[in-house]
Amino acid sequence: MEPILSLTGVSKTYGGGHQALKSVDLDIRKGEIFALLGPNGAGKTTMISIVCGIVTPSGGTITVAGHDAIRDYRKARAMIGLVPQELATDQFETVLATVKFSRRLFGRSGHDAYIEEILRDLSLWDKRKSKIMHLSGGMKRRVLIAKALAHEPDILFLDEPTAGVDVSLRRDMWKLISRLRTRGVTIILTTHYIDEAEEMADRVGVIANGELLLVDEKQALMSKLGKRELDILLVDPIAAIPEALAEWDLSLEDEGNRLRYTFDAQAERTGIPSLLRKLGDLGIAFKDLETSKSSLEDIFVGLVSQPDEEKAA
Ligand SMILES: Nc1ncnc2c1ncn2[C@@H]1O[C@H](COP(=O)(O)OP(=O)(O)OP(=O)(O)O)[C@@H](O)[C@H]1O
Repeated sequence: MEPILSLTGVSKTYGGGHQALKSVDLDIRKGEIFALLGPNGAGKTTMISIVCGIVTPSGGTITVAGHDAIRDYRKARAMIGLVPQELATDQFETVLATVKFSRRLFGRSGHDAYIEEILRDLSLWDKRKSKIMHLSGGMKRRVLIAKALAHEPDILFLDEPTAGVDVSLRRDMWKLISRLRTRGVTIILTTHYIDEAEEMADRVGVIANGELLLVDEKQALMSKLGKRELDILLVDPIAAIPEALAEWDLSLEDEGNRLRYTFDAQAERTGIPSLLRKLGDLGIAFKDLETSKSSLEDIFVGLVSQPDEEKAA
């Protein structure tokens, strides 16, 4: 199936010379929930802003349902709803007026029943006549979501949807996202939180320092995340893994000085005690044990550490 959104070789170098995106290739499937996971400054907002035509890319192409996002900007943009991180709403307008205005911006005529539905979904209906300036921070965020949905977009971008959001809004938001998905809306959200991606997404992309490091099905990612490694440091090196240890997933490292056992951390039994007993039976002595994280966790740990240039700043 043709992707609903496709990025090919998309890069961005800001005026100051900072390369925020380095040749990103990404295809988003129609109807999926895609979580873009990465630390502060990874390039998530830059990527969303490029797709939405707010930031001009330095290179690459973006197509939205076949429309080139730059040449055919209006058609491409009309398919997208964006819930930004920052509040940028006319403070003096009422909730209802601002949401209706957002719909008209995309050339859509009034559809009061639809506007009422999204305002009710977001628990904003009772506040429809309130001026934005009189709303709490949480309510203002709900208005941003209503505005993004006002023109019935096919793709919804949520930039850090749950940052600084209370539990009830988070719950409403997840419910709304599930409902939108059943209607076939494609949802792309950015987040810092692995567990948020785990809860909602069909697929996850990991971005750091402007590079898309991996894209995978959530299930596959989570099972990889669940893997742990135990390194057994031997007193004397061995030439090969003994037959008697075949039932454990072992590899021999460091010129036979290290036995590496890979196991599922979520399993009820890790098999570690029986492995260590078996080593004793075989007369294989060890001097130390080290647990290490799976490669994906290493990626996440690497992600959380700031790029060098930011450290220096
Ligand atoms: N207008 C700009 N001019 C110069 N540099 C910018 C500009 N906007 C963003 N950057 C830089 O580009 C990098 C990527 O920023 P971006 O906002 O895309 O990251 P992010 O992953 O969305 O982070 P956050 O979660 O903090 O929003 C950062 O180093 C940022 O400082």
